[in-house]
This record gives sequence, structure tokens and C-alpha cells, in this order.
Amino acid sequence: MTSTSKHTLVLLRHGQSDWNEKNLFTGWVDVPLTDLGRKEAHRGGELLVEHNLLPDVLYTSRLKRAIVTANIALESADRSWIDVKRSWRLNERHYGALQGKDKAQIRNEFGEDQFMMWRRSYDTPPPALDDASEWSQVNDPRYADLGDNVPRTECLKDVLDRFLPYWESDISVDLAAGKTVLVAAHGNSLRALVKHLDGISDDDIAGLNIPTGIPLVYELDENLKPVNQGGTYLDADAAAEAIQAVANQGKK
Ligand SMILES: O=C(O)[C@@H](CO)OP(=O)(O)O
Repeated sequence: MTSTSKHTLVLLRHGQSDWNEKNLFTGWVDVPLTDLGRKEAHRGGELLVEHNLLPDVLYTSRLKRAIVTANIALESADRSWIDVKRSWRLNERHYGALQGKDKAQIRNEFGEDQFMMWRRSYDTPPPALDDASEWSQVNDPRYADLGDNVPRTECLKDVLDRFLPYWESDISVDLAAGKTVLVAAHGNSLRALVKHLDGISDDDIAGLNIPTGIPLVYELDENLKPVNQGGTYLDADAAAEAIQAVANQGKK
């Protein structure tokens, strides 16, 4: 795929993280990539080159699995020099009291319905994480600008509510100016973005999963609406398989 419109948005979920591999709820916990995650990031950058989709500006969360994925991908595309903007508004959904917990264990303890409600419902957040927890971010200096508004839990709707102002104020401005924008972020922050772009209903978004490390490209019209509804994965076969794996997490 080669860019044809003047408004090209490339979404990249970080490569496999340590806690993806261990099957733990992660959220705002700042875990590193695995070796496989680094390889996925490198391949993501190669795919950008192969499809002649070279980003002009990078947006990332404040979490290193997204930051390092973008750095590796841009290095392999020889684009390490582009401008970078980071925001907590692109962070993964805060997973509340589930952060650090084993997905299969939670599914066994609470049952499939509750597990999926917490994981994929649009507006039901998990229980709040205690500020004293080792997995809390309330005293993390990188979120000092949030004051006491550091999340203790979030549902997907909360993610959309905190992401949209940033989309309007920054990302869409760069897109409208004709820049090819790379957003390196997370499974659920990218689900929020895709929900917004494709106009997916609150119910249907539950069935949408985003794989690690495979660029998803949107060509946008002058109103920044998708020309290719649903976007285009640069490696469609790998994406289909990886999407199924995300959907099945916690089932083993
Ligand atoms: O644990 C998490 O933070 C997310 C992404 O890895 O998991 P899930 O796909 O279950 O929402």
C-alpha cells in the first residue's frame, strides 16, 4: 500500500511486552518489550519502508513499550530524526485493581462474563487500584502534571474522553497540515482511536482487537474521515492471526 491521500495516519501498537508474554493485566505499569517485541517493532519499520509510508511526526504515550517500539521502528526506517510528541492521553487504559494480575486467574475466579465485562465493555471500569499498591502511578513523577487526577481505573469510555481533546488539539492538526502521522500506542488507546475514526458502536467495539507491532494505516479525507474504513494492516495475514491471539487471552 502506498499513500494516495494527503492525510495518512499510521497506528502502531507496541511490540510484545514482558507482561503480554506473561499474560498479566498491564495498564499504566511501565513494563519493557520482550526480544520478540523488539523484533516486531523492527519489522514494523521495514513494512513502513516497503509501503513507502514514511512518518513526518511521531506521537507516543509516556510508556516505554510504546516509546521503544517507535524508536526501533523509526530506526529501521531511517526516520529517527522526526519530531516526537508524547502524551499520557495516549497511554494504555488504566486497568485499576487488575493491574499486575494474571488474566487466566481472574477469568477462573470471576467467570467469563465478568472477565469480558472488565476487559472489553465500553463503560464498566474494573475496581479502582489502591494508591498504596505497588502497581499504582499516583506518585510517579512522569504524571506530576496530572496532580490528583492520575487515574485509579478506567473503562474504554474514559480513555476516549481523555484521548479526544488531544486528537483535536494536536494529532488532527498535523494530519490536516498534510503530515504523515505515526501514533505508537496501546491495545486499548488505539481501540478508542479506531472507535472514533470508524464510528464503531459502544457494543461492537467489544469485538475489536489490535495486534502488536503491525502498522495499521488509515487514509483520511479532508474531514479526516477514513477513506479505507477499518484501516489497512500492512501485513494482513499476520494481523488476522495475532488479532485472534489477543481475543483469546486468558483462555488458557
Ligand atoms: O493488559 C493490558 O493492559 C491490555 C493490553 O495488553 O490487555 P487487554 O488486551 O486484556 O485489554
